[in-house]
Order: sequence, then structure tokens, then C-alpha cells
Amino acid sequence: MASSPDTSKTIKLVRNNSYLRRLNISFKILFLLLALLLLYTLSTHHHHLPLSSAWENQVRHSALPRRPNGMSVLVTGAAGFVGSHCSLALKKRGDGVLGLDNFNPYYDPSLKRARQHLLAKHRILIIEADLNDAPLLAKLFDVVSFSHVLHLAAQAGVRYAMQNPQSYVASNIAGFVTLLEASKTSNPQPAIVWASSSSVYGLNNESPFSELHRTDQPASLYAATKKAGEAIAHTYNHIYGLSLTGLRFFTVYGPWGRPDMAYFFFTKSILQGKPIDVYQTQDEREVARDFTYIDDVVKGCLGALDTAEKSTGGGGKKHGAAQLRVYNLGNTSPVPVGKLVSVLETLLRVKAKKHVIKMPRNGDVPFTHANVSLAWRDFGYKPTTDLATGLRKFVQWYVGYYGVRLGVEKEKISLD
Ligand SMILES: O=C(O)[C@H]1O[C@H](OP(=O)(O)OP(=O)(O)OC[C@H]2O[C@@H](n3ccc(=O)[nH]c3=O)[C@H](O)[C@@H]2O)[C@H](O)[C@@H](O)[C@H]1O
Repeated sequence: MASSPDTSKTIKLVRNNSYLRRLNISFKILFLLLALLLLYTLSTHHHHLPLSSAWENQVRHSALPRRPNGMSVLVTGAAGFVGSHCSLALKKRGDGVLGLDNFNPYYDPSLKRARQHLLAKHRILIIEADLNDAPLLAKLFDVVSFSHVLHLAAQAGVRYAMQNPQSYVASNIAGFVTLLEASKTSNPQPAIVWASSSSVYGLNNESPFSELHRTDQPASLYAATKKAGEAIAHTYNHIYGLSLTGLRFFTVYGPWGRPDMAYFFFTKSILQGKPIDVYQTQDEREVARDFTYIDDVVKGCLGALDTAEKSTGGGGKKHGAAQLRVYNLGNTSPVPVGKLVSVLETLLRVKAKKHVIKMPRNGDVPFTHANVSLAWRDFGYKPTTDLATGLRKFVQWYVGYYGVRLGVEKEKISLD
């Protein structure tokens, strides 16, 4: 009988081979996992963070209050119009301020740099970074125990939303959520005061606008993202116990203002002898705004910060009900755009080349008018600057900043 061939060695070898193959595959998987882990670590930690202790010291120094019980405030959009004014006001009364700004080119970044320079003279540091940079935000909350966040960074402008809709979603929605995520995780959680907008009243036709009126008919994507912000604020307050106050600003103007706003680019065009578009409603009525002077708005922001209660949560957990507020910050006195132009004409001593046209259907609302009784009741907000006075201060700044020589002495003007 022919003996069957001895296959035990081959079997062993095959077994060994498959064992080795399996081992090889596991090594490959392990290697792949390690590579993925490395990539993930690099992507989350390897960015522009200057992590030196010197940088951390600068951050801490800027955010350190210099008065008893002073606040330590993270101001987003600190190189912006309202952000730079509020940062200076906080610092001047002894609070600690750390700024954050991405210096985006939506309008002339050199103006933002000039504001940064002004803040630097008052020993306020602005970190150049985007709101959506979550690791950087985490780092800042790690280095400083902010008592408050004044969140003013946003994509502003009502009409530009039709040109660049995604920038509104990225800043006003995604950016806000990134900030809220960092705030809710931080321990202690800061109290947050942030900029909403008068534009949330949209097609509301009850006047003056009260916080109790409906805000579910936004006329622009800008307004819709601000309204979304208010809804998101509600959620973070509800789930995580974050103290949140939204401020609905009404067409804020003044020195160091935004060049994309009508009063600012009207001034430029009038001085250059260029025509300006003055909008009318579809039924040929004047368009009007409750123009609000920057110093009044700054007082409102500080009032809101001063009366903000502490958040109740910490480290991502809610420990009780927290404050949730929303206020109008307006001037309570709407002025037609035609009147704004005539005040500018007087101040600049130049006749404007007015081109009166029907308001394009691009998200604008015909009229705004704030009822501010809630802000008055809760933190004594009372606007004190009429448009003529405020514009005089703006023009004074404008001619100084841009080195314009006005022809003749300015004369006293009034709005009536
Ligand atoms: O309260 C707000 O929450 C918003 O206020 C501001 O929006 P608005 O009130 O629309 O200001 P702004 O553009 O200066 O137009 C002023 C007036 O000039 C009219 N206008 C405008 C342009 C033009 O060419 N002609 C014209 O007549 C125009 O019809 C309007 O009646 C902020 O920009 C915005 O970021 C947001 O914060």
C-alpha cells in the first residue's frame, strides 16, 4: 500500500503562511491607523498657533482686569467699528480685553489695521484669526478665564448678501456656533453679549419696533442669519446654561465707521463730486433709518455686559436655568435718507449729486424705528446723540483720517 504523502509540513507551512499574512495585514491596518492618527493630530494642532509662553503671557496681560472685580472680556471683531470702540471703552474703565479679528477684506483692511494700531496704544492685543478656528478658540479659553465674551465679529451689510451669501453663513452662523461650542466647554463658562440686528424685524410693519414684535419675515439673508443666531442662542442657553444677550443694533454710525455704509460712502462720493443713489420706496416715499450714534451703542453694550448674569454651566454641562435676553439698541428717532444727505451737504459744504431711485429689491427694508424701553428699564440705555451732532463728529474724524481739506468753515446745523 502506497503510503500517503506526508502533508503535515506543508499544512504547517500554509498555516504559518496564513498566520504571517494575517499578521502582515494587521500590521498594515495598524500602520494605516497610526498614519491616520498622525494626520489627525497634525491637522488639529499644526496651524499658525504661536504657542510660545511669551505669546500666552501677552494674551493674559491684555485680558487682565486692572480694577477690583473687573471683567476679562474676549471681544470678537475687535478691529471692526463697534468692536474697536467697545474694546477701548472697556479698557479705559479697567477691564481686561483680548481682541480677535480675521481682518477680512470685505472693506478696506487698512482701516481695520489703523483701529488695531489705536487699540495697541492702549495695550489691547488683537489675535488675528478666524472665528471658525476652533483649536485656537480652545487655546484662548485655556489660557484665559474670560468672564465675558462680547461677540461682534460678523459678516455685515444687508445688500452684499446677494453677492456673497456663503460668507454670511460662514461668519454669522458657523462662526457663532464655533464660539458657542468653545464657550460652553470652557470652565467657567463666560456670559455672552452679541450683536444681532434691527434687520430681524424684516417686513414687520408695526412701529416703533418692539422686542415683542414678530421677527419671522427677514427681508435679506443677512437678517435671516442674525435671526438664526437668536434661535441658536436660545438653544445654547437651554442645553448648556450659557448666559446670552443679543443686541439688535439700528444702523450704527460715527467716527472710525464702516466704509460700506451709506453715510460713509455718501461722504466720500459727495467730496469727490460723484453722484449718489438715494433710495425711495416703491410707492415713492422716503426711506428712513433710526441712525444710532456709536457712543450710545457702546454705552448699551457695556450696560448689557454689566447686567449679564453668570452662565450656570461649565465644562459642557448645564447646572441650572441661565439668563437669555434680547434688546433693541436704537435712537428712537428715524430720519429719512434725504435728510441724512442734506446734513452731509451742510457739513461738507458741497452740494451732492443726488440720483433718486426706487430702492432695488435686494433685501433692504423701507423703515426702521426702535422702541428701547426694555434696554432703558434693564440697564438705563438712553440714546443722547441726534443725527446732526453725530454726523458732525463723523465728518470731523473723516477729514482728519483721510486728510481732506474742507473749503469753508463748518456752520451750525440743526435737523429741524
Ligand atoms: O440696523 C442694522 O442692523 C443694519 O444697519 C445697517 O444697514 P442699513 O440700515 O441698510 O445701512 P446702510 O447700508 O448704511 O443704509 C442706510 C440707508 O441708506 C439707504 N441707501 C443705501 C445705499 C444707497 O446707495 N442708497 C441709499 O439710499 C438704505 O436704503 C438705508 O435706508 C448695517 O449696514 C447693517 O450691517 C446692519 O447692522
